[in-house]
Amino acid sequence: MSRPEVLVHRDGDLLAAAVAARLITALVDAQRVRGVASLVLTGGRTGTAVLERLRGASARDAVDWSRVDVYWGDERFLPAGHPDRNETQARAAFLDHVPVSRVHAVEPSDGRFGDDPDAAAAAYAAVLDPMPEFDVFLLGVGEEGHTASLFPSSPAVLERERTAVAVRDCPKPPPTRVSLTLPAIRRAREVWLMTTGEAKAEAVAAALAGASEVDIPAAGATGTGRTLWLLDTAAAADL
Ligand SMILES: O=C(O)[C@H](O)[C@@H](O)[C@H](O)[C@H](O)COP(=O)(O)O
Repeated sequence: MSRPEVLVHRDGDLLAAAVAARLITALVDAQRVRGVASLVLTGGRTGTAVLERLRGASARDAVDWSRVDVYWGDERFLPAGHPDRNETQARAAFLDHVPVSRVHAVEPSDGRFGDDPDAAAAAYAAVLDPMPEFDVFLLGVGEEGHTASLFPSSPAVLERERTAVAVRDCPKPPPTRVSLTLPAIRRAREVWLMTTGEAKAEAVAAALAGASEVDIPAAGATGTGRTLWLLDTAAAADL
């Protein structure tokens, strides 16, 4: 488990551009060593902004996108193509603009398992068995400290066996999701937590001050090799 490192950028736009640049380098390095790379995407505004900047990055195609395995740290359990699905937003922002061929999406609520998030979660856990050693696991952070779809004091944040679970009654809409769990997140070589804005400052400070992962799930998101908190000035205000 790696100790968190903190990087602060002036504002959200610069953060998104800097994370996109960092991601290109990380994936190029991974492909140099292993021939392939594995990347876990996040939903939310910050994660999507990074993908939009990645799409326009001049060095984008230094990465062989046909040899990148793409996963999601969580997914909103909605019909295929629904505008609120993380996959839909990631495809519009980036994936549909590059020659990715190894995209591992969570089943939609009108997919093979119908409206059964537990079955979709079990199927995603099977995709993750054997668990890839994710090169970069991107995560956002909620105002109350959630990450992926792991919310404070929820059964999902307490999960220690399964790698993917269904989450219901989420405080952040939509209410039903599939989320990777902390044991899955902690298998990543690098975990990058990215967030902006003063509304996140309290949760960021609590997580970095050693809060319990039950109270601040983002505090439990650590990589085996590196844990990076990538913030704008506002989100870092309480550090
Ligand atoms: O599906 C989701 O909603 C995300 O996975 C969620 O964990 C998000 O990353 C955080 O809520 C931060 O969202 P913002 O970046 O929009 O603040």
